Amino acid sequence: MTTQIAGTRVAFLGTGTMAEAVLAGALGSGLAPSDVVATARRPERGAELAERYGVTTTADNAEAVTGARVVVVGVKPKDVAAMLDAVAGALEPDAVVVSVAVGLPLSLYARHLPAGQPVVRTMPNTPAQVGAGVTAVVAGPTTAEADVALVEALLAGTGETVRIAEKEIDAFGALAGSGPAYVFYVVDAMAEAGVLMGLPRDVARRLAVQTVLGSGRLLAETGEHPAILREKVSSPGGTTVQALKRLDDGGVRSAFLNALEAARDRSRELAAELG
Ligand SMILES: NC(=O)C1=CN([C@@H]2O[C@H](COP(=O)(O)OP(=O)(O)OC[C@H]3O[C@@H](n4cnc5c(N)ncnc54)[C@H](OP(=O)(O)O)[C@@H]3O)[C@@H](O)[C@H]2O)C=CC1
Ligand SMILES: O=C(O)[C@@H]1CCC=N1
Repeated sequence: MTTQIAGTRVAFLGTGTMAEAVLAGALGSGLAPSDVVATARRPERGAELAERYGVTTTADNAEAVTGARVVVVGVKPKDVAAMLDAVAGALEPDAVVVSVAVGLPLSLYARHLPAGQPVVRTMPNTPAQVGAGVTAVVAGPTTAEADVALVEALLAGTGETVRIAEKEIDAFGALAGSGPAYVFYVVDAMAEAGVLMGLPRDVARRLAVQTVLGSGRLLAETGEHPAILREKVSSPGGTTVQALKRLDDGGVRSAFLNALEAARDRSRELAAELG
């Protein structure tokens, strides 16, 4: 039987960019706003979330977890340990704690939570907000399969989920967690090039966005290797190979490899600093 999220009480602790994206995706797949408590430390942020999603908001994290079956910890990595300490005594024994934090290992959660508290470590990305995310899911060592399935049900409306081993999550975060930022960077650069060539700014941006959207769909829907699709755009002696040569001259491919390794290494550093 497929696990459903409807009817499950969910608390989001620290509802910033990522937690809001997960919240929005989950509401899209049947989570009822009346079953959600989202915390914010600034009253204006709480009011914004209540207005936008119809969820209950509070600044009191311990109050928020009372009665919650799933607890998503959405604060920055440096603030996670203090957040866990603040709510540990108020958690229901069966509450599944969901990590979205980059770097932090499951062992940190085990140290700051009551013995046996179920934990699922995830690595989402911001396209979750529009149901087009991809999230890594790592089960805690003592977390029951039914609890992992419940977290996957929470994430179902945010896009795809992929179960991985914890040792793979730094690379997953470098590619998919941070990935949207690389794509936005490329879109911004392509739009800027359009402006350089005299296109109106809004037109240039629309062209860049639609080109990335269409290319992503073409990749996903055909299942073709990106190199094959690239070749299909690049006519011999044509225009595209000229542009691609300039990207190669600029070391763009190598820069991508270095960039993702740097993100992975920073994730490992955070684990060493905070874990
Ligand atoms: N952004 C992304 O693309 C991704 C982020 N992540 C992970 O998600 C987590 C959050 O990152 P992100 O969403 O970018 O960060 P944000 O700063 O946007 O979100 C953190 C939120 O927590 C709030 N907060 C901090 N302390 C408390 C507290 N004591 N009580 C209630 N609320 C509190 C902050 O409030 P205030 O607004 O007042 O600062 C803020 O709204 C990180 O661990 C990050 O590693 C993972 C994958 C992708
Ligand atoms: O930059 C960060 O630290 C977070 C983690 C993955 C995406 N954003």
